[in-house]
Amino acid sequence: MSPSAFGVIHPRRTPAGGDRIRTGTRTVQPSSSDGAKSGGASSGGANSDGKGPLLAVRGLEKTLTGGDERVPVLRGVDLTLEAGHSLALTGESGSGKSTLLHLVAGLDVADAGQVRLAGQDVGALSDAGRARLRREAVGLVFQQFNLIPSLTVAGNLGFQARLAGRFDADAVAALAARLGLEGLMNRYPEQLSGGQQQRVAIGRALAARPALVLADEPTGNLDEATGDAVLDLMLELVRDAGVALLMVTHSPRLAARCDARLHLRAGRTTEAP
Ligand SMILES: Nc1ncnc2c1ncn2[C@@H]1O[C@H](COP(=O)(O)OP(=O)(O)OP(=O)(O)O)[C@@H](O)[C@H]1O
Repeated sequence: MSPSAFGVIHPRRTPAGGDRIRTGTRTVQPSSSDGAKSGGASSGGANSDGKGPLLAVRGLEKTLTGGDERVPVLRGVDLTLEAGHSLALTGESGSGKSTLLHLVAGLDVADAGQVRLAGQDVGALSDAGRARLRREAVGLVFQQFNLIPSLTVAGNLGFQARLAGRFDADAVAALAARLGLEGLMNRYPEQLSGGQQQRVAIGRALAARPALVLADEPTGNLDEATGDAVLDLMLELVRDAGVALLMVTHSPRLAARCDARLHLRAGRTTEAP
């Protein structure tokens, strides 16, 4: 996964501006094609229009093509995630976990079915609309950290929040303290350990106060002890902030730390084994 996931560095994905409306404790920008409605709450499972879950995926299908090959990856995926809850997604390598995360984040669009996030039909949005929703409502954490090498820890921590128009220096400082990064604010990513880099990535996602964090194997590049410590921190911060989490992991042990678990098999979600 490249930094393009943030919808800001990739040349094909330029975030668009737009007026903001308040939705509970968060701010979501309406889209021209599928506007978010004001009101609603961030707790109790309501999405931004106060009806239904924060995230609802229904009958999602996606076939990927590489050369002449067509790979039907998702064949009818359903899942629901309430605001403030955590859901682990497990599955064999190649089962389509990352593909599903990409569709939820609006980095790609499905062939059939629907992703409804924060009151918006992600697949019905324009590229700019999806970038805007991602910027406003979604925090992304990946296995490869994906920090911006030319920015210090402080710069990386505030990056997403600035894009979302929610930068708050005090909040970033408080997050940095909780993540144990206070003494590292002027360092660059290459001067950090893997565990430190992932703590910065988590802080960057949360500083923007998203409604949903999507984490793809967030501890996959860390040794077990470091990974456990980083996951503890992420779960603690996500819960404290009332943010929903959808986390892809190979590990049933790590999946057990989430409120609920689903398993991807043969292109469909099933109960975790
Ligand atoms: N661009 C592409 N073209 C064709 N097939 C692809 C493409 N990208 C991924 N695939 C295939 O789609 C399937 C799902 O890939 P995906 O990365 O979503 O799986 P995953 O469950 O996240 O795997 P892993 O756990 O190994 O990261 C795999 O069989 C993969 O080979």
